[in-house]
Parts: sequence; structure tokens; C-alpha cells
Amino acid sequence: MSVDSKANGEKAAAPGKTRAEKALARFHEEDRLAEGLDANILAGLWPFMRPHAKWLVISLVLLLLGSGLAVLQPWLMGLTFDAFGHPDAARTLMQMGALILVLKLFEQSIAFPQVYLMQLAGARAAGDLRVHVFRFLHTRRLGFFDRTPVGRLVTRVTNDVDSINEMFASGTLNALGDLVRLVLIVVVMLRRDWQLALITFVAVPPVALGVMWTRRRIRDAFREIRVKTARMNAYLNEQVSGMAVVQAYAREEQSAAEFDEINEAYRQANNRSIVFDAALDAAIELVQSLCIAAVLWYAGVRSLSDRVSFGTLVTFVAYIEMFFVPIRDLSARMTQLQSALAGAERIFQLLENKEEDAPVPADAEGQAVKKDDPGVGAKDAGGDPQPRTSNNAFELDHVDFEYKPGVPILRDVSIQAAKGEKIALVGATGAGKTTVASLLLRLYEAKQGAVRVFGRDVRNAPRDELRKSFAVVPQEVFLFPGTIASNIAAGDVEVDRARVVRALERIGALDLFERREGGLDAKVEERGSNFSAGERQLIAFARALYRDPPILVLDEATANIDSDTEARLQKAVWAAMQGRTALIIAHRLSTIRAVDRIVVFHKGRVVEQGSHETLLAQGGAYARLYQLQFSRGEAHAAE
Ligand SMILES: Nc1ncnc2c1ncn2[C@@H]1O[C@H](COP(=O)(O)OP(=O)(O)OP(=O)(O)O)[C@@H](O)[C@H]1O
Repeated sequence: MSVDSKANGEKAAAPGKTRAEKALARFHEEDRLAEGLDANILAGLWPFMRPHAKWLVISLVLLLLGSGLAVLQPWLMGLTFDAFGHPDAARTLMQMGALILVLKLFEQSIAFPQVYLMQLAGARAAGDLRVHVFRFLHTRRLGFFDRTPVGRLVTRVTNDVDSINEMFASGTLNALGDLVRLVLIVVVMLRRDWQLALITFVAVPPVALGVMWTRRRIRDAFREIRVKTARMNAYLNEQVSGMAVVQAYAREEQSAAEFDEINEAYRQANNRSIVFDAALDAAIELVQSLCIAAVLWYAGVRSLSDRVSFGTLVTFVAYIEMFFVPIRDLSARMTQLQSALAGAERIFQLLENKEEDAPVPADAEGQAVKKDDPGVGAKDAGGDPQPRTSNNAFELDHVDFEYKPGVPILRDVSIQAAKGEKIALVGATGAGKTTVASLLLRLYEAKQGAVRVFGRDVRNAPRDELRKSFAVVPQEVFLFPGTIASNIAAGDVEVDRARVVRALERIGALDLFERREGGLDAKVEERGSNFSAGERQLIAFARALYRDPPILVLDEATANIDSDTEARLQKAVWAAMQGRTALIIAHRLSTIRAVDRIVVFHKGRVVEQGSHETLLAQGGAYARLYQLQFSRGEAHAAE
């Protein structure tokens, strides 16, 4: 069955499957194996191999030499045995013994550099490729990550690159040596005794067919193992990330049963590959023994009329033992090669993605460095981005936007923020407020209209310079594993400690973090799990101040926090807004009152704009929203 039809078959069967099976069905695309040798893929790999090609070439030369030496020895051994009975047998024996010893030592001594250099070339090329893919991911637009499961991208950087590395590490390229060895053995056998050779070769076609049949089964089993491994990883990921929900809803038993099912499928796939592998090994041994027996029997029959030398028999027995192993290994190496090429193919498919994050047209990039047009990110004497071209810090000009084609999120949105102005976006959840912030940073592209920052269309602003104009405090703060200080200085290799302290001082949170064990060097666990939501927000504010950009984007968290942290956060908001333009997606009354202008969103449209007082006086959407929040605020205050 072709892989595609298999995948389709599984998709079609999905309705009858368990929840775990259905949830993990999205990982099915992973199981394709390239058929044959695709020159395009090999050509695609070449740029990564080229810098290390010399090691590969040396290794291949040593490999061919080793194969020649391996075939030479049984032949010499045969000559040695044939020397028995000759008058100068003792001398010949000693000379041959010494020669074989030297050859053996030489063969062994080149085996190490051969394997080492091959693996070195592979590991280095794989390392380069891994870095290349990782860097490539950094340059993709956010929309690409919305659509692509994280697990799939992780697999590209890890498993798929490893499968290429494996091609070198497991000696797939030794197939070349195997081939040379086979040809040499055939030639020497035919020259030594063509009748005995033909007896051996009779076994080749059935062995080759049997090996191919079994290998196909093993390959299918490997493919199955790969899919099952991906499922198991995905399921584990889901379960560990959602452990709080699993435990809170007492779903342990159910989860264990689902995992059992996935594990059983994985075990069975593994089992199949083990059975076929073991059967193949046993069958090859059997064929070898049968061949040796047949050769000895025929030599016996022939000796009645025409003696077969002892040396010939020794040579044949040794060659038969060397003969079938390469035939067995050749097909395994072919499978490995295909698996590596399939991995490479998946990587190259990823690298073909055209969704570059915020690309700048070449002519616009030229403008960016024109002295008389310093736009976004132009630097003042102090090195900070200092906009000078427009009185507006940012502007959305009749912007339409959709994440998915045909699902409009923003419609004809126009907002202007003068430099230094503080603007709050308010509206129901899902109204499109966060989307506005994403468009300003050009994390997504507007479908219609223009987004300008300091007078320059974001499409013409170099990515780094545009984003240096902003500091974003998101609703869900993401902390990296490290320390408090390293998180505040996010992005800086060298942490400027004095700046970290100043940032924390300005938001009034220095004492809070210095009190912790370890102070500013206190450890931050994965995803900041050892910090409360409020503390994470404070760190994000400090991060914004550390960066000190001209525009602050604050997506206020909606989570309820204790009154002490709330007070600190309010102070932090104030401190962070001072001396810069601010766009605040506001949820708190105190913040809303503090801004210059409020923009009210409803279903992706701006329905009202104005100061707090003006909008209240209008008695429209904002006034209703405010009354609702105000009465809730009163209720809180009374508690
Ligand atoms: N990455 C995305 N892909 C597809 N749809 C999205 C994406 N992000 C947001 N949306 C959708 O776009 C709409 C606007 O989302 P947005 O986050 O801008 O709302 P919001 O007003 O900020 O809401 P909240 O107040 O809850 O933060 C929502 O319907 C949301 O489901």
C-alpha cells in the first residue's frame, strides 16, 4: 500500500477511533519515505556537505582500500594452504603468515579513521543543517506558526536532521564498500574455481528476493514505529502540559488507558521489526551453511576424478561467509538512505516556505538608510530610536485584516496616536484589540490600508528597526528559564545589571524581587512556573523599561491579583508610560482613566473614540461598558 493511500485510509477510519487516536491524527503526515534516490534532494544536501567533503572523500578511499584488503586475505590463505607438501612449505607458510598479519593490522588501522571521518563529516553537516533550519524558523511570519504544529517543527530540527546524520553514523555509505567487496569476491571465486563458484551463486537470486521481501516488511515496520513514536511524544507532551487539568478532573485512569493503547501499538510495531530482523539473520546463516555444505559435497564428488585443492576449499568457505552479509546489508543500507532522504525532503519542504517575517522590498530598504529620511528606528545621539518624520507615533489607516481568508477580524480601522499620546483600546473579548498591536509590530500583514509607525509604512521599515521602536507587555507573559535579571534583559547576552535595577526601581518592584532567595539571580523555571501571574507581569514591565523604546504596547492581564500586586502593577503601568507613546489594551478602570484617548472596538470596528469624559457624556458603548465595570469595581471595593 502506498504511504499516501495508507494515510488516507487512516483518516477515513478516524471517526471510529478513540479520542487519543483522533487527537493525534494530525501527526500522520510524517510517515512518507522517499522512493529511490532523488537527485534533487542529494543536490540540496550538497551545500551542507561541501565544507566537510574532504573528510568524506578520505573516508571513502579508506573504505575501498579496506574492502580490497578484506577480499585479499582469504585468497592468500588459500595459497598458503596449497603450499603444504611443497619442499619449501615452511618458508612459504612463515612468509604468508607474516604478510596476512601485516595486511590484517593495516586493515584494522584504517578502519578507525574511516569510521571516524565518515561520522565527523556527517555530524558536522547535520549540525550546520540544524542551525540553518533553526535560523530559518526565526525568520518566518507568526501566521506560519499558528498553522504548523510545534511538534512537527521540533521533529524537523531533531529527528529529520538526525536521520541524515544516521546515514553517516550507521555506515550507509559503506554500501559502496559492500558492492566493491561483492564484485571482487565474485571475480576471485570464478577465477579460482568456476564450478564451485556457480554452486554458490545459485543461492543468490532466492536470497536476494527473500532479503528484499523481508526488508520491505522491516521498512514498513520502521515507518510504523516512527508514526507511533510521534504519537507517543505528542500524547506525552499534551498530558504533561495539561497535568493540572488531568489531575483536577481526575482523568488519570482514562489517560493511562489511552496511553496504554498508544504504547501497545508502538510495542507491536517494534515487535514486527524485531521478528523480521531476527528471521532474516537466521535465514542468511542457514543459506551460508547450506552453501558451504553444497560446496564441500561437490568437492567430494569431484575429487573422485579431479582433486579440488584444500586451499581452494578454505578460500571458498571464507568467501561464502563474507558473501551473503553484504547482500543482506545492502538492502538495509538502501532503506536507511531512503529514510535519510525522506528526512531531507521534509526539511527542504519546510525551507521552501515563502512566508518571510516582515520582508522589506529592496528599494524600500535603500530608503531606510537615506540620511534625509530617518524613519522608524533612526537613532539620536544617545543611540535610542528617535522618530522625526511624523507627528504621529503610529497610525492605522483604513485597515482591514483577517487571520484566515474570508474571516474578517478588523474592518476599516483607523487610529492615529500622536507622539507621547496614551491610547487605550477597549471592547469585548475577541473584538480585535490585540490584533491591532500585532499589526503595529508587523507580526501580521494588513490586508487593506496602511500601518505607519513614525510616518513610515511598516512594510518599508527594516524588521529590527521597526521592532526596536516597541516594548510589548503581553497578557500572557512568557519567561525564559534563567534568572530574574536575565529575563528582564531579555535578548541581551550581557546583562546590564544597573539598568535592571533602575527598571525595577522605576516600577517599584525592586524590593519584591530582592527579597526572594537569590535576589535578582533567583532562578526562573521553565515558562516562569515558579512566579505568580502578577510577578510575571512586573518582570515584563521591567523588561519594557530596560529596553526603553519610544512606544509601549501593554496588553493588560484580566486575571485577578491581590491588592498589593495590583497597586504595584498600577505603579508599573504609570512608570512604563512616562515619556513615551503608549497603546494599552485596557481592562482596568484606573488605567482607562489615565489615558488621553479611548478607542472603543466592537466586532473589529472602531465604534467610538475620544477622552473618557467625552465618551461618558456621549452615553454610547463606552458609557455602558464603563458603568458595567464601575459597578463591578464598587462591588470589589465593598468586599
Ligand atoms: N493567531 C490567530 N489565528 C486565528 N484567529 C485568531 C488569532 N488570534 C486571534 N484570532 C481571532 O481574532 C479575533 C480577535 O482576536 P484578538 O486577540 O485581537 O481579540 P481581543 O479583542 O484582543 O480579545 P481579548 O480582550 O480577549 O484579548 C478573535 O476572534 C480571535 O479568535
